[in-house]
Amino acid sequence: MKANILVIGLGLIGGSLAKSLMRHEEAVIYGYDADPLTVRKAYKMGIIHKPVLSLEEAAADADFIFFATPVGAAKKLLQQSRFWKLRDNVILSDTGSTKMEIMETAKDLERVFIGGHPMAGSHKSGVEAAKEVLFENAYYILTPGQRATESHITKMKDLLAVTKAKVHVLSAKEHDHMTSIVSHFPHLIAASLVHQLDREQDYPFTQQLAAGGFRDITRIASSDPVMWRDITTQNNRMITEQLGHWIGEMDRLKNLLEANEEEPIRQYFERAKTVRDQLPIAGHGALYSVFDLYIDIPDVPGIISELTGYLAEGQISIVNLRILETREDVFGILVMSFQTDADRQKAKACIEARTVYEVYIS
Ligand SMILES: NC(=O)C1=CN([C@@H]2O[C@H](COP(=O)(O)OP(=O)(O)OC[C@H]3O[C@@H](n4cnc5c(N)ncnc54)[C@H](O)[C@@H]3O)[C@@H](O)[C@H]2O)C=CC1
Ligand SMILES: O=C(O)C(=O)Cc1ccc(O)cc1
Repeated sequence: MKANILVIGLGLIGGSLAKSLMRHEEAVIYGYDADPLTVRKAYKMGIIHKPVLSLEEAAADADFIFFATPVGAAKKLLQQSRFWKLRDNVILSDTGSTKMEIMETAKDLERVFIGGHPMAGSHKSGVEAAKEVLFENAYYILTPGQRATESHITKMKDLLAVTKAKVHVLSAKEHDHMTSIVSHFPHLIAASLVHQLDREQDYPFTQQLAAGGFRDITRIASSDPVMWRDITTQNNRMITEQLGHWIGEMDRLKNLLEANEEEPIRQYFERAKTVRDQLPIAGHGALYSVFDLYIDIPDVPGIISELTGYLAEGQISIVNLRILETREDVFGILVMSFQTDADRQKAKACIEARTVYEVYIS
C-alpha cells in the first residue's frame, strides 16, 4: 500500500505499530514524539523512515495519522488537529485503551476518524519495548466515527492486515464496557492488592513471601501510572460501576467467610474454577493473548541467559519471562511467553534439543 503514515507517540504501542506497518513496502512511516530522544531512538531502531520535528508539516502530508500517546494527551492532540491543514482524504485513528471520550472529541473533526485499540501490550512502556510482532493474533478493536463509511473501514482494515491482528468493529460504549471488566477494573484490583501489602506493618517479611500467585495477579500494577491515570479518568463511570459490583461480590464473600461452612466455600471456588477454565484459551478468542511455555530449571547461575541465548540463536522472540518461585529448595519453573503458538513450538523444540530440562505447555 502506497501511503504516508504518521505515528504520534513512539512508545510501546506506537513503536510496535510503526514497525509492523513498515511491512507495507511502499508506505513511508513518519514518527513524532514529545520526547526528541525517543524519536531519535525510533529512527536508529529502524522503527520509522522519517523522524518528524514539525508535527503540523508531517500531518499535512499524511494519508493516515495514528495518535499513540496516553489517552489524555491523545484527546488534546485530537482537539489541536482541528487547526492542522490536513489532506481531505486523511484517516485519523488512535490506539487508546478507552474509546468513548476520544470518539466524543472526534465528533468535532472535519475528517474521518476511526478509533482503534490493539488489545495487546504489557506492563512495559517506551520505544525500547516496541516489537514488530506485538499485535499478531491479538484483537484490534475499531470504533468508526460518524464520517467513516464502509470503504474507509475497509481501507483501515487493509492497512492493519500486516499487523496480523484480528480486527473487530465495536461501538465505543460496547468497547468501554467490556474493557472495564477485563482490563481496566482488574488493573485497579492489582494496584489495590499491592497497596494492601504496602500497608502491612506487623510483619515486614511478608514482602519476601510475595512470590508466585501474588506476583502473577499484580504484574500489571508495574505499568505506567500516567497511562492508567488517563484510562481511569476517561472510563471513570464504567469502572466505578464495576467497583460497585465488586463491593457486592466482596459482601457475598464476607458472608461466606463469616458463616465459615465448608461446602458453600468449596462451591464458591468450584464455580470460579469452572468459569476460568472455560475462558477462551490464548489465541482462540482471548482479548489479550500470549503463549506460555514452562521449563523446570535448576537454581544455578547463568541458567536464564543460557536458555535465552539458545532462543536468540534460533531467532525466536520472547515477549515475557518470569520465574514461578514455588519453593526455595526445589527447582524453579521458568515461564517464557511468546507472541505466537508457532514461536512457542519452535522454542520448545529448541530447548528440548539443547538441554535436559523438562519443557511443557500447561
Ligand atoms: N501499554 C499497553 O499495553 C497498551 C497501551 N495502549 C494504549 O496505547 C497508548 C500508548 O501506550 P504505550 O505505548 O504503552 O505508552 P508509552 O508510555 O510506551 O508511550 C507513549 C509515548 O507517547 C509520548 N507522548 C506523550 N505525550 C505526548 C504528546 N503530547 N505528543 C507526542 N508524544 C507524546 C511519550 O513520550 C511516549 O513515548 C495509550 O493510550 C494506551 O492506553 C493500548 C494497548 C495496550
Ligand atoms: O500486560 C497486560 O496484561 C495488559 O493487560 C496490557 C494491556 C494494557 C492496556 C490495554 O489497553 C491493553 C492491554
